[in-house]
Amino acid sequence: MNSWSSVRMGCRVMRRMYSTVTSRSLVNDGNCASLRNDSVRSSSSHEQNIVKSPYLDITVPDINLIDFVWEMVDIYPDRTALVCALTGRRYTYAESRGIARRFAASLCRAGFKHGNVLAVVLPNVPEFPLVLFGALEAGMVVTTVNPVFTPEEIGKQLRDSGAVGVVTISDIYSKVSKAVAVLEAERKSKIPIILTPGLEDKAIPRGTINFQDMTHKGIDTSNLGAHNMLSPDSLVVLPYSSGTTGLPKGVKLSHRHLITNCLQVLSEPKICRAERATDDFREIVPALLPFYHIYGLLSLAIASLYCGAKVVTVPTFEPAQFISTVVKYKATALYLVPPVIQFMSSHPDVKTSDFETVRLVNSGAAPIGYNDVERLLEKAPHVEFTQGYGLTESSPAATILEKGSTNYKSCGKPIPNTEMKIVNMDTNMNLGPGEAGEVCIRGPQVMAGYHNNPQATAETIDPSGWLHTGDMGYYDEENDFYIVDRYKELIKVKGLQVAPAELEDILRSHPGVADAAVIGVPDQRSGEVPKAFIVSKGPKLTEDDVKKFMAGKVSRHKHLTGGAEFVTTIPRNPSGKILRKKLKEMYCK
Ligand SMILES: Nc1ncnc2c1ncn2[C@@H]1O[C@H](COP(=O)(O)OP(=O)(O)OP(=O)(O)O)[C@@H](O)[C@H]1O
Ligand SMILES: O=C(O)[C@H]1CSC(c2nc3ccc(O)cc3s2)=N1
Repeated sequence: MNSWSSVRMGCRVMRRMYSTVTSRSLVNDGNCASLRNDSVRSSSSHEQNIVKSPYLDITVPDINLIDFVWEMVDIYPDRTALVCALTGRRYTYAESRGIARRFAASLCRAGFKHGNVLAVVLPNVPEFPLVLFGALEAGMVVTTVNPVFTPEEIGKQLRDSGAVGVVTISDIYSKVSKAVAVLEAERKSKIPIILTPGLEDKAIPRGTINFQDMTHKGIDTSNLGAHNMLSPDSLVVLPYSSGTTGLPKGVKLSHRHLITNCLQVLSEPKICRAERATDDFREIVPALLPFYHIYGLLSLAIASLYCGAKVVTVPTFEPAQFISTVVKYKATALYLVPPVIQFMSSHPDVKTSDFETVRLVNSGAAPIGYNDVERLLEKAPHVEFTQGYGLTESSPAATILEKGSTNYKSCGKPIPNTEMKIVNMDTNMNLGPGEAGEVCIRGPQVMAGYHNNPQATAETIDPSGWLHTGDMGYYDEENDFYIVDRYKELIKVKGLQVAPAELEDILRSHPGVADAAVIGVPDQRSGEVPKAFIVSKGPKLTEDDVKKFMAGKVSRHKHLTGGAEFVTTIPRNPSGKILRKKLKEMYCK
């Protein structure tokens, strides 16, 4: 086993598919409205304890995503926009724009109509954004599907979204075609499958459409309508998220939602952000976060291309390969999730020199350990670290940590045009600083609703426009927000709430612990009690050591009364969220 193998094992889930972060830039165009007062917590109406963004409001232009995202094409047409870290396949800005437009023309010619849903089942290949923007230019809506899904899971999303076409690669064609065949039989109609170039050279299966045939230079684009036919409020993407409860649901996001969130994260000089390209500088951004997830989609496909960055697509997470990609391409901005940051900060083979060109690291999607940030900055002291918080339902960003802040436990303050509050779920009262309750978000980036599910929409967005996140959190006197845990994960010990994330953070601070997860297990006396699963660094650690360590740090009801069990790996989803249901299935039979 080489020295990367332990990381490989630990990052097994992540390796399945993934991506990283984006960049931001300076876009305040002088249209800014009023300066907001960061210490005021009451809204213009009668509600108390509303935390407004401390930043200048941004003005969102009344345009569509196509005109927005390709702004750099005319300035730097010959710069590389997209390059595949694995195959070296690359496209300049001018080529990208041309291919996307010809794809749009071919889609229209093939009979796809405005508002039709196209399912994109792709890992991070450079064609992903071209497919996305081409489909949008044709007036279609894209539902992004996790390419590691099984045929059944793919089928569910195709069915629920009403997709009438699918884009994939030959590498995963056999499972995608299984899902499509089932749906074709149900609907008694054909669902075309389009194949983009993939990860390996494979023959194009019969009966499919070749992306290259739809995008070559001979394709006539005169059938495309003017862009202003695309209304900024029409839907563009339908990513799936399970939200606070229940099954995955399609989240309806429009041109305006995505442009707004992009400008929110790029406009404010007080938050660490990517820069827009100039003659002397441009961001170089490895796209490791999956494009199918809104964090990757917004930060890597939209904000980075809007900035004129070079986006280096990374289709799977292989630790050593990822580091060599960062070094080889001289990456400047890394958009990551906590497990990747943890690996980069702790693995001895990741060196200070590997970060030489990196100036920005953003963490999002799941809680990051304070120790991991400290260790990262010990290794790379020149790096600006920042953390964001958001949800698919908020396009996704709602908060970002301020530039220069060392308050790494916090995910920062509301971004421009965003209000937040903490609500007591029993009394529905807004809470003040230091009091934990449900995090609520209001702003122009909040989704239009769930697809075909008015009930779930009404349960999530209240009549005053507040998005109820299902996350437990609080803010401090500085209006910095902290995410404690998700309500659906909380353990109820004698009726008291215990947040697994708090105990996991403590366990991971033990020098003998490589990784940890906590779940609630049934208990006769207390109803439920916390139980820990530990991946230890060496053989010396015992269950008793772990229990005593915890008992020395937290109040009685949070002790590991359910025990501590040693395991080889903690099941996680690609963004680092612990798969507690899976953990229970694996170990609590
Ligand atoms: N900086 C952060 N710190 C802690 N938690 C975060 C942070 N950023 C995001 N999250 C968590 O991620 C959630 C949003 O994730 P996402 O929109 O991907 O949906 P999801 O509910 O995880 O989807 P699914 O359950 O389908 O995987 C938030 O509600 C929050 O719990
Ligand atoms: O989807 C999420 O879970 C989150 C959590 S944080 C987040 C984002 N953070 C940034 C930071 C910069 C940027 O350009 C885009 C995003 S999306 N998305």
